[in-house]
This record gives sequence, C-alpha cells and structure tokens, in this order.
Amino acid sequence: MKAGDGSAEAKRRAGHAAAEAVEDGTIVGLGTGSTAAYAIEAIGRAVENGLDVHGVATSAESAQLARECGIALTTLAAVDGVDLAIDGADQVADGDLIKGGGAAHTREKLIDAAADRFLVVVDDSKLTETLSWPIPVAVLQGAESVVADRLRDLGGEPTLREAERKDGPVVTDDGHLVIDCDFGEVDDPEELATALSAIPGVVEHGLFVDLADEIYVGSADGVDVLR
Ligand SMILES: O=C(CO)[C@H](O)[C@H](O)COP(=O)(O)O
Repeated sequence: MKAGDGSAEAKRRAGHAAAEAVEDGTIVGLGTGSTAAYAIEAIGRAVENGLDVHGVATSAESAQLARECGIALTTLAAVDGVDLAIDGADQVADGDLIKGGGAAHTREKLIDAAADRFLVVVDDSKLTETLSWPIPVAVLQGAESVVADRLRDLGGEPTLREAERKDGPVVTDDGHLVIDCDFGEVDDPEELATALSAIPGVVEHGLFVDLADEIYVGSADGVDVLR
C-alpha cells in the first residue's frame, strides 16, 4: 500500500536536501521507502568521500540499501542515542504524519522518536489539510480480529493488508500483521493516537503526532523546509 503519486524528482530533491544535514561522527536513523532511499544514497556518496557515520536502519529494506551504499550499521541497543533520523511519510498535515505504507512504522517510530532531530522527507503530493489516509496498525498475529472489532468501535473501517506475490497477509519485518484502518478525516490525531495505542494486541500504529522537527518538501520548483 503506497500513498501519493509524487514525482521521483521531487522525492529525490527532498531526500538529497535532508541528507546534507548529516554531520560527521553521528548516528543516523535511516528511514524506509522511496524518498528516504534518496537520502540513504546521498549519505552513502558522502561516506565514499570520507563522512564518518553509523546508521540505524528502520527496516530490512533500509538496512540492505545502507549496506549497498557502504554505510556502517549499528543498532539502537548498541548506541547511546540517535543524532538525526531521516524518514518518509504517506501523508503530512500540520506537522503530524501518517506512516506505514511500507509496513515499517513500528521500527520507524521507535528510531524516529529516539532521534534528537527527526527530518521528514516527502514530495508535495503528501501534504494535506487534514490527515485522512488509512492508518496502518501493526498487530500481533492472532489478535487481528479482536483488534479489528475495537477499531470498528472507534469508528474505523479496518482492512487486513494482503501481501503481493505471497499468499495471505503482509507480515512485517518483526512478524506482525498490518490492518489499514480508514477513519476518514482525523480531526484530533492526538486523541486517536492515544486510543489506538490503548488497544490490546496493537503493537504500533502509523500516526506520528508531534514527532517531526523539520519537513523537507520536494516539488518541481525545489525544496521547502517546514518547521
Ligand atoms: O512509512 C513508510 C514505510 O513504512 C514510508 O516512509 C512511507 O510509506 C513513504 O514512502 P515513499 O517515500 O516511498 O512514498
């Protein structure tokens, strides 16, 4: 499940601009998705030119790309903290995000929230007035039907995410299932985030409320940084 239809050039601009914020000797959270991939590739080129960083990957996909780009990897458990994280988003409204189009939002939230500075990289198709994209909810295997009932109680329309090129549901890097839950327009993201987190069986949801420090928005004209 993927949001938006932004141009590759807009994504590239946002990713490359954010990568310039990476400083020597730092620990960098490496996001997941096509826009974050541009940032990872740019960091990799800087590493080739002598930049010394260690990456903490938010997914198997970003770990693989980081290795291909020559970025040394570490883990959250092995470091004192993360200096900077760069990650994509599926929708952005008033600084809040919906993430999880790549089913990586559990580790993404862990690492992005742990970072001293969290930079979001998106193309301008992701910006909206009010969050309304179906919210990805990672659930324990076996909990999907009871969690779906609780999501309906909250006014949502849950759909278990089906895999492509595999029979059955999507299974995340950490072995969880993903329910995409349509709540229509989310007027109070903080209230909904709290309610989702309180459901037994929910591992993590894709509402990222008040976590982003800067949002790099790529477009046909260049990059705007929203703070
Ligand atoms: O949250 C994510 C993965 O779980 C991605 O960051 C999000 O889906 C955006 O991806 P893309 O940059 O390819 O549009």
